[in-house]
Amino acid sequence: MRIVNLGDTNSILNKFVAELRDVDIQKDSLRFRRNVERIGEIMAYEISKEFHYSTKDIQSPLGIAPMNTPDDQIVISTILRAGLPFHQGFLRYLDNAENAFVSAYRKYKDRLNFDIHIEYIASPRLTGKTLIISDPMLATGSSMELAYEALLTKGVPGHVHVASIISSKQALEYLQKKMPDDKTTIWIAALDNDLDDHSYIVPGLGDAGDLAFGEKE
Ligand SMILES: O=P(O)(O)OC[C@H]1O[C@H](OP(=O)(O)OP(=O)(O)O)[C@H](O)[C@@H]1O
Ligand SMILES: O=c1cc[nH]c(=O)[nH]1
Ligand SMILES: [Mg+2]
Repeated sequence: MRIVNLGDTNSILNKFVAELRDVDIQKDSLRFRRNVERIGEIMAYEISKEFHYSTKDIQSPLGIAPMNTPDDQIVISTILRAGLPFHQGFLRYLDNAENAFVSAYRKYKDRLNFDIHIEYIASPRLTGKTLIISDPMLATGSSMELAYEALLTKGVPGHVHVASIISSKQALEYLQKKMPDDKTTIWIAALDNDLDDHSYIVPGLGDAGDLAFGEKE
């Protein structure tokens, strides 16, 4: 399985991730959502380099230009709710993509222990298509694993791109065991070493869903 950490290369992406993490700047929820979107836009561009291209003759007003454009049938999927602005960023660049949505939430048994529950899925048929599963945070990796399994009920994609902003080392190790080696690429913008007692990424950024949309009951 290929893992690409776009944060390893110095670019403006790192400033957007730094602003998501910054305890003062992240309080501005409009800026938080917009930074998540912008990272989705950058990742869409980077992932597009892996698509399959063929040359088409494009008629301009003055002549014919041979242009290499992608042929993949792309499906962008995301995990509610923190994934919504990330998804929007991908959709801004991948104009004709189909879309899928999965819900996943942590149901706490007590203060520290929880199960992940999937209750909602809306997806087109995925057989043979290029599937992007976007979620800004990979902490334990369980939400991604279960969302991926739920999406597989809609067909087996040709290739899966898992796109995340901050991943823990634990999540990457976990997903490498759970997803097909030869048909999965994981794209991240930052890799963090630790999880705390509540399985939050450290240093991470806190709760991405709450920062984007407000606290829930
Ligand atoms: O890798 P995991 O341990 O499964 O944790 C990561 C999940 O946590 C966040 O969602 P959250 O459960 O906070 O839901 P929300 O988006 O509604 O806030 C995030 O968007 C992932 O879906
Ligand atoms: O660090 C984490 C873990 C789960 N969900 C988040 O939003 N952040
Ligand atoms: Mg959350």
